[in-house]
Amino acid sequence: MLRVSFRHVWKTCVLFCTSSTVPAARGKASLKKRWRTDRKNSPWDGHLSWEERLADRVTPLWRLGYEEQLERKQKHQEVILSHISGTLHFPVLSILPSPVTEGYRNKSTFSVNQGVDGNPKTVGFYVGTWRDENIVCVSGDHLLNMPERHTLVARCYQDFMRCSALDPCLLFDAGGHWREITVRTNAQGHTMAIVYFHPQRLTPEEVDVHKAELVDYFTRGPGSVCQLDSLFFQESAMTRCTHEESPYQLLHGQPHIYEEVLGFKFRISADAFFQVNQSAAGVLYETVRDLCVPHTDQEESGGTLLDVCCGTGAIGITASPRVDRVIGIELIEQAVKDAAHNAALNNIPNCEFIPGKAEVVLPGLMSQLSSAGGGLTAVVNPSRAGLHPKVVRALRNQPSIHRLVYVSCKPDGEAMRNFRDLCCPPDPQRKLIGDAFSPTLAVPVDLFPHTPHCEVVLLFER
Ligand SMILES: C[S@@+](CC[C@H](N)C(=O)[O-])C[C@H]1O[C@@H](n2cnc3c(N)ncnc32)[C@H](O)[C@@H]1O
Repeated sequence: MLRVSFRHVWKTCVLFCTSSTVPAARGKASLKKRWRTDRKNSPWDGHLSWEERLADRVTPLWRLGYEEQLERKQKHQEVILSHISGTLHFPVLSILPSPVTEGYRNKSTFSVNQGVDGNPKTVGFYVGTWRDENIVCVSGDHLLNMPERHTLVARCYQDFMRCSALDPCLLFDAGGHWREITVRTNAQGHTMAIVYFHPQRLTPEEVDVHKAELVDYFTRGPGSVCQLDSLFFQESAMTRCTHEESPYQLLHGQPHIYEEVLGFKFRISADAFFQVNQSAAGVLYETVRDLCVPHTDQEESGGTLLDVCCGTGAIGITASPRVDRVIGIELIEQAVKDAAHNAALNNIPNCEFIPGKAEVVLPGLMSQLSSAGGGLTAVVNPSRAGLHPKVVRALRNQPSIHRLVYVSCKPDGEAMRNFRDLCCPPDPQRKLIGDAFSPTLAVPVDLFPHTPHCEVVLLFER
Protein backbone atom coordinates (compact mmCIF):
# COMPACT_ATOMS: atom_id res chain seq x y z
CA MET A 1 0.00 0.00 0.00
CA LEU A 2 2.67 2.44 1.06
CA ARG A 3 4.68 1.76 -2.05
CA VAL A 4 1.65 2.63 -4.17
CA SER A 5 1.06 5.84 -2.27
CA PHE A 6 4.73 6.87 -2.63
CA ARG A 7 4.52 6.20 -6.34
CA HIS A 8 1.58 8.55 -6.40
CA VAL A 9 3.71 11.14 -4.56
CA TRP A 10 6.63 10.91 -6.97
CA LYS A 11 4.31 11.07 -9.95
CA THR A 12 2.82 14.28 -8.57
CA CYS A 13 6.26 15.52 -7.62
CA VAL A 14 7.59 14.92 -11.11
CA LEU A 15 4.76 16.95 -12.54
CA PHE A 16 5.29 19.92 -10.25
CA CYS A 17 8.91 20.11 -9.33
CA THR A 18 11.27 17.81 -11.16
CA SER A 19 10.77 17.93 -14.86
CA SER A 20 13.70 20.33 -15.03
CA THR A 21 15.85 18.61 -12.39
CA VAL A 22 16.05 15.15 -13.97
CA PRO A 23 17.38 15.94 -17.40
CA ALA A 24 17.93 13.30 -20.01
CA ALA A 25 21.60 12.51 -20.68
CA ARG A 26 21.54 14.51 -23.92
CA GLY A 27 20.24 17.59 -22.08
CA LYS A 28 23.11 17.35 -19.58
CA ALA A 29 25.66 17.09 -22.35
CA SER A 30 24.51 20.35 -23.82
CA LEU A 31 24.40 21.95 -20.35
CA LYS A 32 28.08 21.09 -19.77
CA LYS A 33 28.99 22.31 -23.24
CA ARG A 34 27.12 25.57 -22.74
CA TRP A 35 28.76 26.22 -19.37
CA ARG A 36 32.21 25.58 -20.83
CA THR A 37 31.55 27.98 -23.71
CA ASP A 38 30.26 30.59 -21.28
CA ARG A 39 33.29 30.42 -18.99
CA LYS A 40 35.68 30.75 -21.93
CA ASN A 41 33.82 33.78 -23.24
CA SER A 42 33.09 35.53 -19.99
CA PRO A 43 35.61 38.14 -18.83
CA TRP A 44 37.28 37.56 -15.48
CA ASP A 45 35.47 40.06 -13.30
CA GLY A 46 36.02 38.60 -9.84
CA HIS A 47 32.33 37.76 -9.42
CA LEU A 48 32.37 34.03 -9.62
CA SER A 49 29.31 31.95 -10.27
CA TRP A 50 28.57 29.03 -7.95
CA GLU A 51 29.66 26.70 -10.74
CA GLU A 52 33.02 28.45 -11.01
CA ARG A 53 33.52 28.44 -7.26
CA LEU A 54 32.84 24.72 -7.15
CA ALA A 55 35.09 24.05 -10.14
CA ASP A 56 37.84 26.08 -8.44
CA ARG A 57 37.52 23.92 -5.34
CA VAL A 58 37.20 20.49 -6.93
CA THR A 59 39.12 20.91 -10.19
CA PRO A 60 41.30 24.00 -9.56
CA LEU A 61 43.34 23.57 -12.76
CA TRP A 62 40.27 23.62 -15.04
CA ARG A 63 41.18 26.98 -16.58
CA LEU A 64 44.51 25.63 -17.90
CA GLY A 65 45.18 23.54 -20.99
CA TYR A 66 46.19 19.94 -20.24
CA GLU A 67 49.84 20.45 -21.26
CA GLU A 68 50.16 23.32 -18.81
CA GLN A 69 48.53 21.26 -16.08
CA LEU A 70 51.09 18.49 -16.65
CA GLU A 71 53.99 20.95 -16.54
CA ARG A 72 52.77 22.30 -13.20
CA LYS A 73 52.35 18.85 -11.73
CA GLN A 74 55.81 17.80 -12.91
CA LYS A 75 57.43 20.79 -11.20
CA HIS A 76 55.35 20.30 -8.09
CA GLN A 77 56.35 16.64 -7.82
CA GLU A 78 60.03 17.53 -8.27
CA VAL A 79 59.81 20.04 -5.41
CA ILE A 80 58.06 17.52 -3.15
CA LEU A 81 60.48 14.71 -3.93
CA SER A 82 63.49 16.95 -3.26
CA HIS A 83 62.30 17.04 0.36
CA ILE A 84 63.16 13.38 0.89
CA SER A 85 66.78 14.34 1.49
CA GLY A 86 67.03 18.08 0.82
CA THR A 87 68.03 17.88 -2.86
CA LEU A 88 66.71 15.98 -5.82
CA HIS A 89 69.48 13.46 -6.52
CA PHE A 90 67.57 10.92 -8.57
CA PRO A 91 65.73 11.22 -11.91
CA VAL A 92 62.05 12.13 -12.03
CA LEU A 93 60.75 11.00 -15.41
CA SER A 94 58.25 13.12 -17.34
CA ILE A 95 54.76 12.80 -16.00
CA LEU A 96 52.67 10.21 -17.87
CA PRO A 97 49.41 11.79 -19.02
CA SER A 98 45.96 10.35 -18.55
CA PRO A 99 44.66 8.89 -21.85
CA VAL A 100 41.25 10.40 -20.99
CA THR A 101 41.00 13.90 -19.51
CA GLU A 102 37.26 14.56 -19.26
CA GLY A 103 34.51 12.67 -17.49
CA TYR A 104 37.12 10.14 -16.38
CA ARG A 105 35.89 9.44 -12.86
CA ASN A 106 34.47 5.97 -12.24
CA LYS A 107 33.43 6.80 -8.67
CA SER A 108 31.89 9.96 -7.21
CA THR A 109 30.38 10.65 -3.82
CA PHE A 110 27.79 13.43 -3.71
CA SER A 111 26.88 15.17 -0.47
CA VAL A 112 23.49 16.34 0.71
CA ASN A 113 23.05 19.81 2.15
CA GLN A 114 21.45 23.18 1.68
CA GLY A 115 21.56 24.37 -1.93
CA VAL A 116 22.13 27.87 -3.26
CA ASP A 117 18.36 28.43 -3.07
CA GLY A 118 18.25 27.27 0.58
CA ASN A 119 16.65 23.90 -0.19
CA PRO A 120 18.18 21.44 2.34
CA LYS A 121 17.47 18.51 0.04
CA THR A 122 20.17 19.37 -2.47
CA VAL A 123 22.67 16.85 -3.83
CA GLY A 124 26.09 17.96 -5.00
CA PHE A 125 29.48 19.09 -3.73
CA TYR A 126 30.31 21.54 -1.00
CA VAL A 127 31.39 25.12 -1.51
CA GLY A 128 32.33 26.94 1.72
CA THR A 129 33.60 25.51 4.98
CA TRP A 130 32.13 24.00 8.13
CA ARG A 131 34.28 26.38 10.19
CA ASP A 132 32.75 29.43 8.53
CA GLU A 133 29.31 27.81 8.62
CA ASN A 134 28.72 28.83 5.00
CA ILE A 135 28.46 25.41 3.36
CA VAL A 136 26.38 25.37 0.20
CA CYS A 137 25.75 22.28 -1.91
CA VAL A 138 26.24 22.89 -5.63
CA SER A 139 25.44 20.47 -8.43
CA GLY A 140 28.52 19.03 -10.14
CA ASP A 141 26.98 18.82 -13.63
CA HIS A 142 29.60 21.11 -15.14
CA LEU A 143 32.73 19.61 -13.56
CA LEU A 144 35.15 18.46 -16.23
CA ASN A 145 36.12 15.23 -14.46
CA MET A 146 32.54 14.12 -13.92
CA PRO A 147 30.78 11.66 -16.27
CA GLU A 148 27.20 12.51 -17.12
CA ARG A 149 25.91 9.25 -15.70
CA HIS A 150 27.15 10.24 -12.23
CA THR A 151 25.41 13.60 -12.24
CA LEU A 152 22.27 12.06 -13.67
CA VAL A 153 22.09 9.65 -10.71
CA ALA A 154 22.77 12.55 -8.31
CA ARG A 155 19.95 14.57 -9.86
CA CYS A 156 17.56 11.66 -9.57
CA TYR A 157 18.51 11.05 -5.95
CA GLN A 158 17.82 14.72 -5.22
CA ASP A 159 14.47 14.37 -6.95
CA PHE A 160 13.68 11.23 -4.94
CA MET A 161 14.66 12.90 -1.66
CA ARG A 162 12.53 15.93 -2.39
CA CYS A 163 9.53 13.63 -2.80
CA SER A 164 10.34 11.63 0.34
CA ALA A 165 8.63 12.38 3.64
CA LEU A 166 11.96 11.97 5.44
CA ASP A 167 14.39 14.81 6.10
CA PRO A 168 17.99 14.82 4.93
CA CYS A 169 20.68 14.19 7.53
CA LEU A 170 22.80 17.33 7.40
CA LEU A 171 24.37 17.09 10.85
CA PHE A 172 24.47 13.72 12.58
CA ASP A 173 23.12 14.97 15.90
CA ALA A 174 20.41 17.13 14.35
CA GLY A 175 18.28 14.26 13.02
CA GLY A 176 17.31 13.51 9.44
CA HIS A 177 17.96 10.39 7.40
CA TRP A 178 19.04 10.77 3.77
CA ARG A 179 22.79 11.12 3.47
CA GLU A 180 25.25 11.09 0.58
CA ILE A 181 25.18 8.88 -2.48
CA THR A 182 28.13 7.16 -4.18
CA VAL A 183 27.97 6.34 -7.86
CA ARG A 184 30.36 3.86 -9.50
CA THR A 185 30.47 3.21 -13.23
CA ASN A 186 32.69 1.10 -15.45
CA ALA A 187 33.93 1.35 -19.02
CA GLN A 188 30.86 -0.54 -20.29
CA GLY A 189 28.58 2.05 -18.69
CA HIS A 190 27.33 -0.24 -15.91
CA THR A 191 26.20 1.81 -12.94
CA MET A 192 26.16 1.09 -9.22
CA ALA A 193 24.60 3.50 -6.71
CA ILE A 194 25.08 3.34 -2.94
CA VAL A 195 22.72 5.38 -0.79
CA TYR A 196 23.81 6.15 2.78
CA PHE A 197 21.07 6.53 5.36
CA HIS A 198 20.97 7.48 9.04
CA PRO A 199 18.29 5.34 10.73
CA GLN A 200 18.01 7.64 13.80
CA ARG A 201 15.10 6.12 15.77
CA LEU A 202 13.24 4.43 12.92
CA THR A 203 12.35 0.77 13.42
CA PRO A 204 13.70 -1.74 10.86
CA GLU A 205 10.17 -2.06 9.46
CA GLU A 206 9.95 1.71 8.96
CA VAL A 207 13.35 1.75 7.25
CA ASP A 208 12.12 -1.06 4.98
CA VAL A 209 9.32 1.17 3.72
CA HIS A 210 11.79 3.84 2.63
CA LYS A 211 14.09 1.28 1.05
CA ALA A 212 11.14 0.00 -0.98
CA GLU A 213 10.34 3.55 -2.10
CA LEU A 214 13.95 4.06 -3.16
CA VAL A 215 13.93 0.84 -5.20
CA ASP A 216 10.61 1.73 -6.72
CA TYR A 217 11.82 5.18 -7.72
CA PHE A 218 15.00 3.89 -9.40
CA THR A 219 13.53 0.80 -11.04
CA ARG A 220 10.03 1.87 -12.05
CA GLY A 221 9.87 5.60 -11.37
CA PRO A 222 11.67 8.60 -12.89
CA GLY A 223 15.01 7.24 -11.61
CA SER A 224 14.80 4.33 -14.07
CA VAL A 225 16.40 6.73 -16.58
CA CYS A 226 19.68 5.96 -14.71
CA GLN A 227 19.42 2.26 -15.67
CA LEU A 228 21.08 1.23 -12.43
CA ASP A 229 22.73 -2.17 -12.54
CA SER A 230 23.09 -2.20 -8.75
CA LEU A 231 21.46 -0.29 -5.94
CA PHE A 232 22.98 -0.60 -2.47
CA PHE A 233 21.83 0.89 0.81
CA GLN A 234 23.93 1.35 3.92
CA GLU A 235 22.48 2.36 7.26
CA SER A 236 25.11 4.16 9.23
CA ALA A 237 25.39 6.60 12.06
CA MET A 238 29.08 7.25 11.35
CA THR A 239 30.85 9.13 8.61
CA ARG A 240 32.27 5.98 7.01
CA CYS A 241 31.45 2.37 7.83
CA THR A 242 32.93 -0.80 6.43
CA HIS A 243 30.68 -3.65 5.31
CA GLU A 244 31.56 -5.44 8.55
CA GLU A 245 30.47 -2.46 10.66
CA SER A 246 27.20 -1.98 8.78
CA PRO A 247 26.42 -4.21 5.80
CA TYR A 248 25.99 -2.83 2.31
CA GLN A 249 22.49 -4.07 1.55
CA LEU A 250 21.85 -4.96 -2.08
CA LEU A 251 18.36 -3.63 -2.86
CA HIS A 252 18.41 -4.22 -6.59
CA GLY A 253 20.55 -5.79 -9.32
CA GLN A 254 24.11 -7.08 -9.36
CA PRO A 255 26.32 -7.30 -6.26
CA HIS A 256 29.50 -6.19 -8.05
CA ILE A 257 30.82 -3.98 -10.78
CA TYR A 258 33.60 -5.17 -13.11
CA GLU A 259 36.48 -3.24 -14.63
CA GLU A 260 39.16 -4.27 -17.09
CA VAL A 261 42.75 -3.00 -16.93
CA LEU A 262 45.75 -4.21 -19.01
CA GLY A 263 43.66 -7.14 -20.23
CA PHE A 264 42.82 -8.33 -16.69
CA LYS A 265 39.27 -8.33 -15.32
CA PHE A 266 38.52 -7.06 -11.84
CA ARG A 267 35.45 -7.61 -9.74
CA ILE A 268 34.89 -4.66 -7.39
CA SER A 269 32.62 -4.73 -4.34
CA ALA A 270 30.69 -1.72 -3.13
CA ASP A 271 33.23 -0.74 -0.47
CA ALA A 272 36.41 -1.87 -2.23
CA PHE A 273 38.95 0.62 -3.55
CA PHE A 274 39.64 0.88 -7.26
CA GLN A 275 41.63 3.59 -9.03
CA VAL A 276 39.22 6.37 -9.94
CA ASN A 277 40.42 6.74 -13.55
CA GLN A 278 40.30 3.40 -15.36
CA SER A 279 42.29 4.32 -18.47
CA ALA A 280 45.06 6.02 -16.47
CA ALA A 281 45.07 3.07 -14.05
CA GLY A 282 46.42 1.02 -16.97
CA VAL A 283 49.30 3.48 -17.35
CA LEU A 284 49.93 3.38 -13.60
CA TYR A 285 49.92 -0.41 -13.27
CA GLU A 286 52.17 -0.85 -16.29
CA THR A 287 54.66 1.57 -14.73
CA VAL A 288 54.47 -0.15 -11.34
CA ARG A 289 54.91 -3.58 -12.93
CA ASP A 290 57.96 -2.44 -14.89
CA LEU A 291 59.59 -0.96 -11.81
CA CYS A 292 58.78 -3.96 -9.59
CA VAL A 293 59.85 -6.59 -12.08
CA PRO A 294 61.85 -5.16 -14.98
CA HIS A 295 61.29 -7.46 -17.92
CA THR A 296 64.12 -7.48 -20.40
CA ASP A 297 65.40 -10.23 -22.65
CA GLN A 298 68.58 -10.44 -20.59
CA GLU A 299 66.96 -10.36 -17.19
CA GLU A 300 65.32 -13.34 -15.55
CA SER A 301 62.14 -12.50 -13.69
CA GLY A 302 60.71 -14.51 -10.81
CA GLY A 303 60.77 -14.40 -7.03
CA THR A 304 58.03 -13.17 -4.72
CA LEU A 305 56.15 -9.89 -4.97
CA LEU A 306 54.70 -8.56 -1.75
CA ASP A 307 51.69 -6.31 -2.55
CA VAL A 308 51.02 -4.29 0.60
CA CYS A 309 47.60 -2.54 0.71
CA CYS A 310 46.55 -4.53 -2.35
CA GLY A 311 42.85 -3.57 -2.58
CA THR A 312 41.16 -5.86 -5.14
CA GLY A 313 44.58 -7.21 -6.15
CA ALA A 314 45.19 -5.03 -9.21
CA ILE A 315 48.95 -4.45 -8.82
CA GLY A 316 49.81 -8.03 -7.88
CA ILE A 317 47.57 -9.58 -10.52
CA THR A 318 48.89 -7.40 -13.36
CA ALA A 319 52.48 -8.21 -12.31
CA SER A 320 51.81 -11.91 -11.60
CA PRO A 321 52.96 -13.31 -14.98
CA ARG A 322 56.45 -11.98 -14.25
CA VAL A 323 56.93 -13.48 -10.77
CA ASP A 324 56.72 -16.89 -9.13
CA ARG A 325 54.44 -15.77 -6.36
CA VAL A 326 52.35 -12.76 -5.26
CA ILE A 327 51.31 -12.19 -1.65
CA GLY A 328 48.81 -9.39 -1.10
CA ILE A 329 47.75 -7.86 2.23
CA GLU A 330 44.59 -5.80 2.56
CA LEU A 331 42.48 -4.39 5.37
CA ILE A 332 38.99 -4.44 3.79
CA GLU A 333 37.60 -7.98 3.82
CA GLN A 334 35.36 -7.47 0.79
CA ALA A 335 38.36 -6.27 -1.20
CA VAL A 336 40.37 -9.35 -0.17
CA LYS A 337 37.53 -11.59 -1.36
CA ASP A 338 37.48 -9.62 -4.61
CA ALA A 339 41.25 -10.04 -4.97
CA ALA A 340 41.05 -13.83 -4.54
CA HIS A 341 38.11 -13.96 -6.94
CA ASN A 342 39.99 -11.80 -9.45
CA ALA A 343 43.00 -14.09 -9.45
CA ALA A 344 40.70 -17.04 -10.24
CA LEU A 345 38.74 -15.00 -12.80
CA ASN A 346 41.98 -14.36 -14.71
CA ASN A 347 43.22 -17.96 -14.32
CA ILE A 348 46.14 -16.82 -12.18
CA PRO A 349 47.32 -19.54 -9.81
CA ASN A 350 50.27 -17.81 -8.10
CA CYS A 351 48.51 -15.12 -6.03
CA GLU A 352 47.36 -15.31 -2.44
CA PHE A 353 45.76 -12.55 -0.43
CA ILE A 354 45.78 -12.11 3.32
CA PRO A 355 43.12 -10.07 5.14
CA GLY A 356 44.15 -7.75 7.94
CA LYS A 357 46.09 -4.66 8.85
CA ALA A 358 49.50 -4.69 7.20
CA GLU A 359 51.08 -3.59 10.50
CA VAL A 360 49.70 -6.73 12.14
CA VAL A 361 50.17 -9.23 9.30
CA LEU A 362 53.53 -8.18 7.85
CA PRO A 363 55.91 -8.56 10.83
CA GLY A 364 54.90 -12.24 11.26
CA LEU A 365 54.95 -12.88 7.53
CA MET A 366 58.48 -11.53 7.20
CA SER A 367 60.03 -14.29 9.26
CA GLN A 368 58.41 -16.88 6.96
CA LEU A 369 59.65 -15.06 3.86
CA SER A 370 63.28 -14.85 5.00
CA SER A 371 63.99 -18.19 3.39
CA ALA A 372 61.96 -17.51 0.21
CA GLY A 373 64.09 -18.31 -2.82
CA GLY A 374 64.26 -16.16 -5.94
CA GLY A 375 64.28 -12.79 -4.20
CA LEU A 376 61.66 -10.63 -2.60
CA THR A 377 60.29 -7.36 -4.00
CA ALA A 378 57.78 -5.16 -2.21
CA VAL A 379 55.21 -2.78 -3.64
CA VAL A 380 53.23 -0.59 -1.27
CA ASN A 381 50.22 1.52 -2.18
CA PRO A 382 48.73 2.86 1.04
CA SER A 383 45.96 5.39 1.38
CA ARG A 384 46.79 9.04 2.20
CA ALA A 385 47.56 8.08 5.79
CA GLY A 386 50.73 6.34 4.58
CA LEU A 387 52.22 3.17 6.05
CA HIS A 388 52.17 2.38 9.75
CA PRO A 389 55.71 2.64 11.26
CA LYS A 390 55.63 -1.12 11.96
CA VAL A 391 55.20 -1.78 8.22
CA VAL A 392 58.14 0.46 7.34
CA ARG A 393 60.23 -1.29 10.01
CA ALA A 394 59.28 -4.76 8.77
CA LEU A 395 60.17 -3.87 5.16
CA ARG A 396 63.40 -2.13 6.03
CA ASN A 397 64.58 -4.85 8.40
CA GLN A 398 64.00 -7.64 5.86
CA PRO A 399 67.39 -7.98 4.14
CA SER A 400 65.96 -9.98 1.20
CA ILE A 401 64.15 -6.88 -0.06
CA HIS A 402 66.49 -4.95 -2.35
CA ARG A 403 63.80 -3.31 -4.38
CA LEU A 404 60.76 -1.48 -3.02
CA VAL A 405 58.19 0.42 -5.09
CA TYR A 406 56.09 3.01 -3.27
CA VAL A 407 52.94 4.24 -5.02
CA SER A 408 51.54 7.39 -3.46
CA CYS A 409 48.74 9.79 -4.31
CA LYS A 410 50.03 12.23 -1.70
CA PRO A 411 53.81 12.09 -1.40
CA ASP A 412 53.96 15.37 0.55
CA GLY A 413 51.86 14.02 3.41
CA GLU A 414 52.43 11.06 5.70
CA ALA A 415 54.18 9.21 2.86
CA MET A 416 57.13 11.63 3.21
CA ARG A 417 57.65 10.38 6.77
CA ASN A 418 57.74 6.81 5.36
CA PHE A 419 60.26 7.80 2.66
CA ARG A 420 62.56 9.32 5.25
CA ASP A 421 62.29 6.29 7.52
CA LEU A 422 63.18 4.01 4.62
CA CYS A 423 66.21 6.12 3.73
CA CYS A 424 67.67 7.38 7.03
CA PRO A 425 70.86 5.87 8.50
CA PRO A 426 70.18 2.84 10.73
CA ASP A 427 68.53 3.95 13.97
CA PRO A 428 68.38 1.13 16.58
CA GLN A 429 66.34 3.28 18.96
CA ARG A 430 63.53 3.36 16.43
CA LYS A 431 64.21 -0.26 15.46
CA LEU A 432 65.23 0.79 11.94
CA ILE A 433 68.22 -1.55 11.78
CA GLY A 434 68.29 -2.72 8.17
CA ASP A 435 70.43 -0.98 5.55
CA ALA A 436 69.02 2.28 4.25
CA PHE A 437 67.18 2.39 0.93
CA SER A 438 67.81 5.15 -1.62
CA PRO A 439 65.28 6.55 -4.05
CA THR A 440 66.60 5.83 -7.55
CA LEU A 441 63.73 6.80 -9.87
CA ALA A 442 60.34 8.48 -9.74
CA VAL A 443 57.56 8.41 -12.31
CA PRO A 444 54.56 10.71 -11.83
CA VAL A 445 51.36 9.43 -13.45
CA ASP A 446 48.40 11.73 -13.90
CA LEU A 447 45.20 10.03 -12.79
CA PHE A 448 43.39 13.24 -11.89
CA PRO A 449 43.31 15.79 -14.76
CA HIS A 450 42.09 19.30 -13.79
CA THR A 451 43.07 18.71 -10.16
CA PRO A 452 46.54 19.39 -8.63
CA HIS A 453 46.92 15.71 -7.71
CA CYS A 454 48.74 12.89 -9.40
CA GLU A 455 50.12 9.49 -8.43
CA VAL A 456 53.85 9.09 -8.04
CA VAL A 457 55.63 5.76 -8.39
CA LEU A 458 58.92 5.80 -6.49
CA LEU A 459 61.59 3.12 -6.79
CA PHE A 460 63.79 2.56 -3.71
CA GLU A 461 66.81 0.28 -3.93
CA ARG A 462 69.63 -0.89 -1.71
C1 LIG B 1 45.22 3.52 -2.45
S1 LIG B 1 44.39 2.02 -2.16
C2 LIG B 1 45.34 0.93 -3.20
C3 LIG B 1 44.68 -0.38 -3.55
C4 LIG B 1 45.35 -1.19 -4.64
N1 LIG B 1 46.79 -1.23 -4.51
C5 LIG B 1 44.95 -0.66 -6.02
O1 LIG B 1 45.80 -0.12 -6.73
O2 LIG B 1 43.78 -0.83 -6.37
C6 LIG B 1 44.90 1.66 -0.53
C7 LIG B 1 44.39 0.37 0.03
O3 LIG B 1 44.98 0.17 1.30
C8 LIG B 1 44.04 -0.44 2.15
N2 LIG B 1 44.50 -0.19 3.53
C9 LIG B 1 44.38 0.94 4.26
N3 LIG B 1 44.96 0.79 5.45
C10 LIG B 1 45.49 -0.45 5.48
C11 LIG B 1 46.21 -1.21 6.45
N4 LIG B 1 46.52 -0.67 7.65
N5 LIG B 1 46.58 -2.46 6.15
C12 LIG B 1 46.27 -3.01 4.95
N6 LIG B 1 45.58 -2.36 4.00
C13 LIG B 1 45.20 -1.09 4.25
C14 LIG B 1 42.74 0.23 1.76
O4 LIG B 1 41.64 -0.55 2.17
C15 LIG B 1 42.89 0.31 0.25
O5 LIG B 1 42.35 -0.81 -0.39
